[in-house]
Amino acid sequence: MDLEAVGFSWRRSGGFSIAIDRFAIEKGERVLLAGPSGSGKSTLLSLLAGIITPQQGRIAIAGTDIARLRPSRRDRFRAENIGLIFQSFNLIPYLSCLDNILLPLHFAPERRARAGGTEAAAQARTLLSRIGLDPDLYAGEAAGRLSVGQQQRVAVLRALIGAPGLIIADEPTSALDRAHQDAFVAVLSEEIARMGGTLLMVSHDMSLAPLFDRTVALESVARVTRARGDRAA
Ligand SMILES: Nc1ncnc2c1ncn2[C@@H]1O[C@H](COP(=O)(O)OP(=O)(O)OP(=O)(O)O)[C@@H](O)[C@H]1O
Repeated sequence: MDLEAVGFSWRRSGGFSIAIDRFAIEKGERVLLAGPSGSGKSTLLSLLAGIITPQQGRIAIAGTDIARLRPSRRDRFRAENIGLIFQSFNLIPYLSCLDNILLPLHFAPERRARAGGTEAAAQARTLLSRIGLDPDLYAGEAAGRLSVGQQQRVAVLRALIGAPGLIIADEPTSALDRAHQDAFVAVLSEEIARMGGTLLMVSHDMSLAPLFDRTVALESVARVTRARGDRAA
């Protein structure tokens, strides 16, 4: 993953802009991204995921400049190559855990093939048991009936299914207590290492740093400006 000369401004929000000369993460690295609230961490993650596109610059994921892809190709690229974990999980509450985990595969035939094609459900069940959710109990359970910690683990599996090369996680541990946070990151790291993926995770909690290969402060890679009002965080 490699950003070069990237410039992005939110058009309708007081002129918040972010500029990044260079920010690269090696394949297989696990990186913790830190920075004060409102400093632009989620904006950076959205750029990397191709959810928003920069006005300037290059965002290369696995050698593809996603900033130059047409929207439909970018959506497809994201589905095939990037696993996303959001703070609010975005699970579909009335679907079973299994169906939630398998959801990204509907839009990504290559990822589906990597997940075992028609055997993808078996892979999802194996993943469930590996993260401590007995598939016989939980595969068919509606996601909305799980505890917060369980939902978070299902959200991780949804990001990991079919081994996307890059996992992007935006404060996934914020709803967990200390012991569960460490366990969560340990499971996430272990599964990502197993599939040879790269992890970029945002957290406010610097005590998680030892669980990562390196910590990057947003302000060390990005210049942030606001047109008016409060100063850059
Ligand atoms: N969807 C959006 N539309 C318009 N402006 C936005 C949007 N999301 C973020 N911004 C702007 O970008 C700035 C940076 O927000 P961002 O969410 O990237 O920071 P953050 O570091 O992730 O904050 P936090 O740690 O509180 O989640 C905000 O102050 C806001 O002005």
